[in-house]
Amino acid sequence: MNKEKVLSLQDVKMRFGPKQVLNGVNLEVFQGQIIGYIGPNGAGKSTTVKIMLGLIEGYEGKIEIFGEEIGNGDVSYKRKIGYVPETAELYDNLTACEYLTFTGELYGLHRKEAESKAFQLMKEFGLESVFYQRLSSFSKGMRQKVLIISSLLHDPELLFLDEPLSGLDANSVMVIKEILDQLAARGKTIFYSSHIMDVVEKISNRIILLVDGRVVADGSFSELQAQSTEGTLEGIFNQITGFSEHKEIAEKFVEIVSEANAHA
Ligand SMILES: Nc1ncnc2c1ncn2[C@@H]1O[C@H](COP(=O)(O)OP(=O)(O)OP(=O)(O)O)[C@@H](O)[C@H]1O
Repeated sequence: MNKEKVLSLQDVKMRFGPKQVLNGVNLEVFQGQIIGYIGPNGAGKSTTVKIMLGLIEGYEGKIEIFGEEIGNGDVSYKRKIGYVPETAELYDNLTACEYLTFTGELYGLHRKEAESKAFQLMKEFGLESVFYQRLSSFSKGMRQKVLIISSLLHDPELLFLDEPLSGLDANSVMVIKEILDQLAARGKTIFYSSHIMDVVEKISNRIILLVDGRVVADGSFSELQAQSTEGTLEGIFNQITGFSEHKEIAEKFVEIVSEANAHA
């Protein structure tokens, strides 16, 4: 079966002032793929995602989403996208009901439809009793669940998630992993960034490693394993990024911490 090309990036470059952050990113993503987008801090992952979401302008290269070039003025593609940012400003004064109904309406749902769907989804996460409570009273994990619900209310075709499991307990992680699997099985495409390598290893059917604004590895976990002498994704990540000084850095760090104490 020919799967539809959902995303295409050709030689995408981005510079912030003097700093070249993306150095020519090339990617093609197909319907139903679960992409784990990984890389060292500062590699350019969030920048790539924000460019695709239309949140950052001024890039070079060509980006197509659902076959249409973004930046052509037509933003209707955004209605088919869901996004869970790494850190979100939730409107603390709003209740979960108000927040979710508001975001649902932004994505084109009718008010009643958004409210009813939001309540049902909150219930599945065991949060129905706090549906009418202010978000300021929510724990980190509860907020994360609200964000996940808000990204899915309009049943998007393409979902971008930044650290989707941040703050979630082990049981909730199992539920979210299963939800992502089932969405992909229904033809939704998922593109997520995470630093939790064992989760990326398990959830993704394709892993893309970005280093210094370039894709340096791209394949399934077993394909990456075959190209490496390491058995885990953490090991492969360390090997490809050429990082082996964790002990030395830790030793120096702890020494400095202890020195400061000695002078106290
Ligand atoms: N608005 C901005 N202005 C200037 N520099 C920026 C801006 N946004 C990002 N950068 C720089 O671009 C580089 C890549 O940042 P980005 O957030 O894309 O990295 P990342 O791979 O998502 O990192 P992390 O894993 O730490 O979240 C960093 O050096 C960052 O300082």
